[in-house]
Amino acid sequence: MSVSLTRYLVEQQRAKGLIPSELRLLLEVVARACKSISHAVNKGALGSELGDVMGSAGSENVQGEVQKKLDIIANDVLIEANEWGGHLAAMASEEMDSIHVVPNRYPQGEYLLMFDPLDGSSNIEVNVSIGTIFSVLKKVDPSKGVSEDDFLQPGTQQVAAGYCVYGPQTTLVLTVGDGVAMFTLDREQGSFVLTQENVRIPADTKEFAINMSNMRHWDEPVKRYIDECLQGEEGPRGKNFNMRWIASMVADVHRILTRGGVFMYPWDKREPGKAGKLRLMYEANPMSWLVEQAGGAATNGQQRILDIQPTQLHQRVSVVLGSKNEVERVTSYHAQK
Ligand SMILES: O=P(O)(O)OC[C@H]1O[C@](O)(COP(=O)(O)O)[C@@H](O)[C@@H]1O
Ligand SMILES: [Mg+2]
Ligand SMILES: [Mg+2]
Repeated sequence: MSVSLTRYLVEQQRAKGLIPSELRLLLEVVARACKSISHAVNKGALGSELGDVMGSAGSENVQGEVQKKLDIIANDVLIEANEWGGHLAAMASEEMDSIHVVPNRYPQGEYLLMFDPLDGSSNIEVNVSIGTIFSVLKKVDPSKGVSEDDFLQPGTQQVAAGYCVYGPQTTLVLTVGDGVAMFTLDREQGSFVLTQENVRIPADTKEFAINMSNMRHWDEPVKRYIDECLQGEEGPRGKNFNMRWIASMVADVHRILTRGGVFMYPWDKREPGKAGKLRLMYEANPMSWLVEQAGGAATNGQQRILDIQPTQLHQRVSVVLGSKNEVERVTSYHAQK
């Protein structure tokens, strides 16, 4: 008998006392929002009740990136769905400069939701997998009003993390601290159905993912690691490696959760003042917790990403994650630098 997302979460709540009902209800609201976004993505240029999702919105976000229409549509869907749900104090998003406090006309909850509403924006128009990434924290002091400082907690404080990938299938991947589970959207039933539990990432792999076109800008430890992979069985690694790069973090990480591999978006000299391209709070932290919960590892080259103390809502970080032994090797090369 198929197990729906709701049933899975209820069992986590009842059988294991892992998640309070408030958090379960919040995750169900996020899943419903992802279902609407998936529907719009699936319709593509045909347009949907969410409007025309293709092309640029012509505006810029706090990162200085030109926003796509779908970045904004997905952001609005998540805000609207979660605002009145009654489980949140506030939200933060890649597409919003500052936090969005839930208006007083709605019941206030004690959870904080952060999201990358549409990940892999450069792939929207070319029909390649994209997704939504989310992370949930709790307010530091429930008795006080909410502020941006409440969000600046290390990734170890997450109470839930996940992503939804909009590809040939729409798949929701989730952890509440008891391993990683995957749910596939059954479009006929209109609900997410459990398709895999206790996801495990193999410790070793022969597959790396990095944007090779940035090689000349990389730091020595990254160059050394990739060089050795490219030398294959004739080189110090004694085995051949394959390369993949989808340029949608959700899709690259989904592949790694499915069959292993190492994903890297390291610091590089193009913008030396930036720690990396990807964002700590709503890309790296949720993905790192999922990877660790599946037996993998995630560092910024120097330290465990989940231990990083955030100082800004939109801060960036260098990312090395996936199969444990490869992540440890890359990290050790940084230590030897
Ligand atoms: O275009 P590049 O340099 O390969 O970067 C691709 C990376 O940028 C991202 O698209 C950034 O995320 P957004 O699309 O949410 O801005 C990641 O999904 C992906 O891993
Ligand atoms: Mg992203
Ligand atoms: Mg995005």
